[in-house]
Amino acid sequence: MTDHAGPLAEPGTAAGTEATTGAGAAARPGEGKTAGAGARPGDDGTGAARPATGDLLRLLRGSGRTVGAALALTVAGTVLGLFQPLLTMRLIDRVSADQTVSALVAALATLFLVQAGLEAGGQYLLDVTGESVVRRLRRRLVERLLFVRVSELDGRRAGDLLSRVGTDTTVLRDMVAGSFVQLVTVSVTGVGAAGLMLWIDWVMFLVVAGTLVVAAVLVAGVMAGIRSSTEQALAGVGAMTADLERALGGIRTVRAGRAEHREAERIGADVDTAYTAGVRSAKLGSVVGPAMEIAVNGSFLLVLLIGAIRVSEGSMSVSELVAFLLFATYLVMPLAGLFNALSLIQRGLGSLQRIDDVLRLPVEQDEAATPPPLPAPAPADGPAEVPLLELRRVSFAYGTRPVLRDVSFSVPRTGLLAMVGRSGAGKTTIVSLAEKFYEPDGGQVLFDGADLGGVDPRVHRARIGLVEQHAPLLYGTLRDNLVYANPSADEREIRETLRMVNLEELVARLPNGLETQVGDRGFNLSGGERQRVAIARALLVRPELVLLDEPTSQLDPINERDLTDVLRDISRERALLVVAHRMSTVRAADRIVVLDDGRVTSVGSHEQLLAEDPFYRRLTTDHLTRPLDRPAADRSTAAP
Ligand SMILES: Nc1ncnc2c1ncn2[C@@H]1O[C@H](COP(=O)(O)OP(=O)(O)OP(=O)(O)O)[C@@H](O)[C@H]1O
Repeated sequence: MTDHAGPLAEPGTAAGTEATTGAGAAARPGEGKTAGAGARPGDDGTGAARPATGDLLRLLRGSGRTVGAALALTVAGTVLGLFQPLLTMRLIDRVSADQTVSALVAALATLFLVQAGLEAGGQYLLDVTGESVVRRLRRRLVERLLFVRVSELDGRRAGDLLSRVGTDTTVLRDMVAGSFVQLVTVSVTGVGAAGLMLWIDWVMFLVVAGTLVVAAVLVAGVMAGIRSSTEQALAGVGAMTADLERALGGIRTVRAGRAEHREAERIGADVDTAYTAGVRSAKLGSVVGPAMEIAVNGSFLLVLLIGAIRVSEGSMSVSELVAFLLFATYLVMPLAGLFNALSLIQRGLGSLQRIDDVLRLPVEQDEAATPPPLPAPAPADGPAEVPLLELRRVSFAYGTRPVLRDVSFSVPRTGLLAMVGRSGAGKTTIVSLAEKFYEPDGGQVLFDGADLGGVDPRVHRARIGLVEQHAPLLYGTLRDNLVYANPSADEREIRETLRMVNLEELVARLPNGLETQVGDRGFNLSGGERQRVAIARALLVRPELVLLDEPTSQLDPINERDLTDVLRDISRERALLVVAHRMSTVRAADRIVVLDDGRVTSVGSHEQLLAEDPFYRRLTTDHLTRPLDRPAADRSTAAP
């Protein structure tokens, strides 16, 4: 067995958790990235050992008793099977000697029935074990994926990860359920039959063994090929799932672009990859058929030939020859099962590799750690001279591409600070650094005077409310969505927040009020409503700082005015850092940070910047959206 800490490595072991709390919990993007869907599995760049057969046994951890019982039943059934030729030999002798055989026939029939019952019981228990293995792995994968560092997910395709949780775990289930019983049966039958054949006639046994060795060498030669074909087939399925997921996610754009055929063609190519690999595996597998025939037919013919000579010479009885032939069948026939088991194991190793890749992805912190409690509401009560958030000479790159350079500014404990800049200037990246999704390459991000480098990200995030640009709705009802980050929020808090973000009217309009299902499976909210739900969700955490990434799309004038009022209200009590795309937000801001190509070019009030900064003037004219009720001609004049 290798020292590979496989998929069942518990959280907290080397492979289970790479970073615990605090420092290093967020990561540099690109760090420790593993192969994507299209890459050769195993080339994950982590230097991790490929899973070995021993690692498959670890899958059974936690199911020891069931596996033990299954093995006991299977071994008992197989051993009973070995008595059948001996009883048959007796039967023939008795028939030849004109003796009664009814008791022997009854014993044989009972043996058959008991053997079948034992083997069925063993198989059932192994099926149950297979299901438990899948369950355990899926739960671990789901947990792992939800804790993986944001930077690690950046370069991966969601569909491929889904495929690993869905398809690859199923392959392992089939392996557990299908291969272990075969291996046990073949081993027990093989050893038992070989021993009894040796006892009956060792020369003839050597003949049978010789043909088996020839077949085994052929089979062993194709096994490695079958494993790599399986890995390619599974990678194809992963790519297919990823592409299909993306296409279905953007189905309106696909339809509008009349790209159905092109998408079908491209996704079909992934299907073809899986097909080609499957066919390759089938080709290799087909070598095994003739090898089996050589082994079965060849050994039979040889045994018959040599046996006939021995019987005619009188050195062997007919009953001994029949028993020997039956044992030879028991030894040779299960070879097909053995091949099947070995190919299932090879497939299992391929899947284990892909699952292991995911379980090795670095997580932010120990999955087992309970989330820290929300801090008591304490907005804006720190020493006023210490800013709530401060960036000191921060630089940052995605991979090798620099995005922020020497960025410094601070966010006071109350008030609205807007960040403006052209698309791609690095505004959202600053929000990600403030949330500790990434660590800066240089400089420091400080929150409440403390460097974020040494702070548990979950403790830190409990003090912040985040409103993402696309303001996603999550699973469940409107209430579930509102209290998502603070499930203990009480009714009064919820009502107050709804009033603050002007959502009371929406709640009154919904068929079941707060209990209405929203999102994918329910009531679809408009962009403006979704954003206000997201703001309410962020506020219910009672955050000291609200980070808000404004949508770039235009809001209608009423929504826009509402939102500006909401932002003003929020900023009276706490710090609000907004990535601003709207003219009305920058006008409402107390201070504005201007970013250009990853650098802060100026900081000041709207009026100040309009007067002093030509870049800001251009920005307000060309890049910020204005209320729809303003005439287009207005945009040409710089000063609003
Ligand atoms: N996860 C990522 N991996 C690699 N590059 C990224 C990633 N996220 C953003 N970038 C790149 O970094 C640069 C800054 O992106 P960022 O999203 O911070 O800009 P922005 O100012 O918020 O833009 P916008 O106003 O269009 O939202 C962009 O060029 C973007 O392409």
